[in-house]
This record gives sequence, C-alpha cells and structure tokens, in this order.
Amino acid sequence: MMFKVRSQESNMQVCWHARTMNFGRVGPLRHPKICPCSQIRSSFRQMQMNTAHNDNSRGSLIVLEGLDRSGKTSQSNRLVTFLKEKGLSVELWRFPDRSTSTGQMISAYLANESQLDDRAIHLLFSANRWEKRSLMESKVMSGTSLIIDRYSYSGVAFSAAKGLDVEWCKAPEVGLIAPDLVIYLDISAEKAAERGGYGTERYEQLEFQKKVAEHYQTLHDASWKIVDGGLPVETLEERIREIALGCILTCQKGKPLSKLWQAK
Ligand SMILES: Nc1ncnc2c1ncn2[C@@H]1O[C@H](COP(=O)(O)OP(=O)(O)OP(=O)(O)O)[C@@H](O)[C@H]1O
Ligand SMILES: Cc1cn([C@H]2C[C@H](O)[C@@H](COP(=O)(O)O)O2)c(=O)[nH]c1=O
Repeated sequence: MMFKVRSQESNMQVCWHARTMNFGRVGPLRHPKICPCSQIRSSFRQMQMNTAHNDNSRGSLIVLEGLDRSGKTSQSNRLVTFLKEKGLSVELWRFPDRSTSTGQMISAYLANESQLDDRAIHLLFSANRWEKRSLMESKVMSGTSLIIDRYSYSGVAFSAAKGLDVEWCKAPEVGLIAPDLVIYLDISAEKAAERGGYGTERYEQLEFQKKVAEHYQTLHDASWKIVDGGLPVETLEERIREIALGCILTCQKGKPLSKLWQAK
C-alpha cells in the first residue's frame, strides 16, 4: 500500500512491511496474510460492512500520551488525516483546550506568565476536561471518533511528578469518559529533550520529565498500547494506524463506553 518500493534484486513490487519485517521477497500474488497491509485492508472492509449494517455504531475515543516532545501532535495529525481520507468521521482534540477561559488561565501558567498553587492548576486542567465531557460523549455516541492529544493521564502524571498524591490527582477525573485506547509514545526524557522546540514551556525540564515518565509507568491499564516513540515518524505512523483501526472496529461492534478510573 503506502510504502510500495521496487526491490533492487528482482524489480518486483514489495511492500514496506515485507522489507522491514523480513518476510523476504514477495510479489502482489504472494503478499503475506499476516502483513499489516492485509490487516489494514481487511479492517476497512469490516468497518464498511459494519457501517452499512449499523448506522448507529459509535465512534472511538483514542488518546495519545507521552512526555513533552514525544511526538504526540505529529502522530495525532497524521492519524486524523489518514482516517479522514478513508472517509471516517473523525476530529482532532487536545488537552489542555486553550480556547476556553479555563484553557487561557492554564496557558498563561504554562508560559510562566502567572503563578498558581499546584493543586489549583491541577483542578483547572481537570475542569478543562469536564467542560468538554458532554460534547465528547455526544460526538462519540453519534459516530465521530475523537483523536485526543493528552488527557487525564497527563493530568495525573505531571501533577504527581510535583509530589502530589496520585489518588488525590485522580479524584477530580473520576467519572470522565474513559478512552477506548491510549497510545503511549515511549521515549526517554533525554531523547525528547534533544528534539526541536524543547524548553519553551514550564514543564520542559529534563529532571522533571524523568519523574513524569515514572508516574506514567504506574498508570498503564488494559486500554494502553505502548509504542516506541524513538522510531522514525513514518514507521510509527503505520503502527499507530493498525492499532487505531483495530480499536475503531471494536467500538463499531458495540463495545460500551466506560468511565475513568473504574475497572474495564
Ligand atoms: N518520531 C520522531 N522522530 C524524530 N523527531 C520527531 C518524531 N516525532 C516528532 N518529532 C519532532 O519532535 C518535535 C516534537 O514533536 P511533537 O510536537 O509532535 O511532539 P509533542 O509530543 O506533541 O510535543 P509537546 O507535548 O511538547 O507539545 C518536533 O520537532 C517534531 O518534528
Ligand atoms: C492535559 C495536561 C497537560 N499537562 C501539561 C503537559 C504539558 O507540559 C503541558 C501541555 O503542553 P502541550 O504542548 O499543549 O501538550 O501541560 C498537565 O500538567 N496536566 C494536564 O492535565
């Protein structure tokens, strides 16, 4: 599919997966069934059939999480573009949502233009999600998938890294809609710090980000998929597509929405 290249040996068409996953030489007639190309095609066929038979199928809530500069925004944008091109109803959201009045207070704090008590800023981040909760639910229930750049896991990991109690940090998030899938872009704080634009906002400091990474480790649950954020952008994009499509299909089939910090 996307990454068709010509094999130097045989001049046959081989897909990118076949090369990187060591399937050996394959031509269009010998395309391996386990190759992600086949899996993505089959997921789409399944989705089209589901949509044709069930106009009430819901969308998915897919969150990208990770340290600052781990690549969330790049990958969220790429995923949304891909899903839209495939004709799916999808929107890109992000937290903090800086467009609201709460979001503007958060933005000023992150830019070091204002000072706030650690608990006060934590509650503002949480309020910023609550003010979007009902819109989020109506979008998802009417069939739109939301790809969200950061969610409550950022809230807990960043505030806990300041020394706040984890359970205290989770409490204001209880009852928010739980994501169907959390894709965690795993990258070391050192590697993230080498990337462009680092150091412009309040939390972009190496030692602090290391503590954030430790707290993220404690938040994993069954909805999490961890991907190597150090991979090349295109490799990561392909992997994230596969995971996201699997999730969208499961939600279309009727998986119920659940709430945060409750057993799934
Ligand atoms: N897989 C990658 N490999 C190398 N560089 C990358 C990769 N993904 C993103 N980048 C680069 O890293 C920088 C940060 O990327 P991006 O803005 O997507 O990260 P982010 O996690 O959204 O950051 P933040 O949380 O600070 O907003 C950008 O300069 C981007 O081009
Ligand atoms: C949602 C959320 C975010 N944060 C932190 C994480 C980042 O350092 C910034 C947001 O930066 P971005 O470039 O807009 O992703 O805020 C947090 O501390 N608590 C939260 O709930």
